[in-house]
Amino acid sequence: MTTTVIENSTFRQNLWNSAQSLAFPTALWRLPKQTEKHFLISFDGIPQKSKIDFEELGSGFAFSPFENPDGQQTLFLKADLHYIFDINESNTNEFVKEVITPSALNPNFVALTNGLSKANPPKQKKQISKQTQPEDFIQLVNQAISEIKRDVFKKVVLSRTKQIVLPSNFDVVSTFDKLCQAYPSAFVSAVSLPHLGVVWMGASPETLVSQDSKGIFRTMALAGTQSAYDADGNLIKTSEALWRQKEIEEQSFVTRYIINCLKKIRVREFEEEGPKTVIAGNLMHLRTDILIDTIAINFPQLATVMLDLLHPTSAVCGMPKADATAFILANEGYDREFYSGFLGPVNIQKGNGETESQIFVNLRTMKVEDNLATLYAGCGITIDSNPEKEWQETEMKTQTLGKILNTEI
Ligand SMILES: C=C(O[C@H]1C=CC=C(C(=O)O)[C@@H]1O)C(=O)O
Repeated sequence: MTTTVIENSTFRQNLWNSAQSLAFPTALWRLPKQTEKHFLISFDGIPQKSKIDFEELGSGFAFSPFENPDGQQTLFLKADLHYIFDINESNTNEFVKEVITPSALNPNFVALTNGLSKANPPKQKKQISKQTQPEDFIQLVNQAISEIKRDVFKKVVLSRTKQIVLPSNFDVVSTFDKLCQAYPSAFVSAVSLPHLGVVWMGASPETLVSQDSKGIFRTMALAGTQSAYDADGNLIKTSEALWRQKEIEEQSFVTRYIINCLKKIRVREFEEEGPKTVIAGNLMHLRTDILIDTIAINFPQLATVMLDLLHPTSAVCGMPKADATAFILANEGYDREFYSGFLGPVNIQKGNGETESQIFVNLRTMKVEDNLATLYAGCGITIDSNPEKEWQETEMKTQTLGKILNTEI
């Protein structure tokens, strides 16, 4: 791994711009509670679709849509270039570690480095097209509650969109940096898919699966939402958070779903911690952590198997899964695309030399197309849901990214 101190902190920005103008798929991410910013470029103009097998795949970045029943729809951005940007101890200069650098003769790399000083490609104008209206969402929630009363399913996660025209000075890399600063505990990402003309950005609070270099597998059940601030705008202490029966039940569905997945593969030895209150940006959730030592149980492929079984969990879909999915697809009225899918680094080396895979649920996310951002937010509907409150909850969720965009929404 070569490390170079960069005098000029615009290098990362120039690299992004150059990859954009050459239409190379690119992923930029920062793991929770870390300072390293990872930068990956793939020279395949259209990322291959591939089932995620952590044992088989090389280094790359997984990006899955919500609808991915057999796992074959996951885009895999192969790491042709992987740099890690970090700050030194005095927090002044960014430095770069070149984890994967293409050969200096590689024509794609030559084009990329030649384009380093190029300006951002000009933005086209896009008009607000379709976003969910409150009355439509409230009607949808009422319809779901009727289905729950008829015993069709017990929980369904319904979602909506909100669109914002971005200011003319909007730029992905500086927005990514702002998200990293505002949400140190989130998985912050920006994924550019030039073949679709979109960049997806987000600050996710939810791990779907991870497996570290010591063989420790982790997943979590995250659900139940309330503002992290009281009526006077003061941050509520997590130890003083009060939860209603509705949220407690809503979150327990997710824990139960994960444990059922483990039962299917006869894994009984797991550590379960929680539920506890956690802060995620402007919100609080209930979270149960599940941890398994894959070496002790001799199950090295656990993360691969569980990714297949878990997605989509009851935190983004519902219970039972098949009935909740059918309701979402028939009634939500728009295509979730990559919202509530999953994303994250696969077999990626960190600055300390260890290789890890960490996959997150694509929440608190937005799709950027030209000057238009589409924000996505969902909420768990149970028999005790109040439709107006659920709408308010989605409003709070869109604020996680909305307030960073520095725009009135
Ligand atoms: C579906 C979302 O959040 C999930 C994760 C945490 C809390 C949730 C809830 O309270 O409904 C959702 O299950 C979203 O942010 O769009």
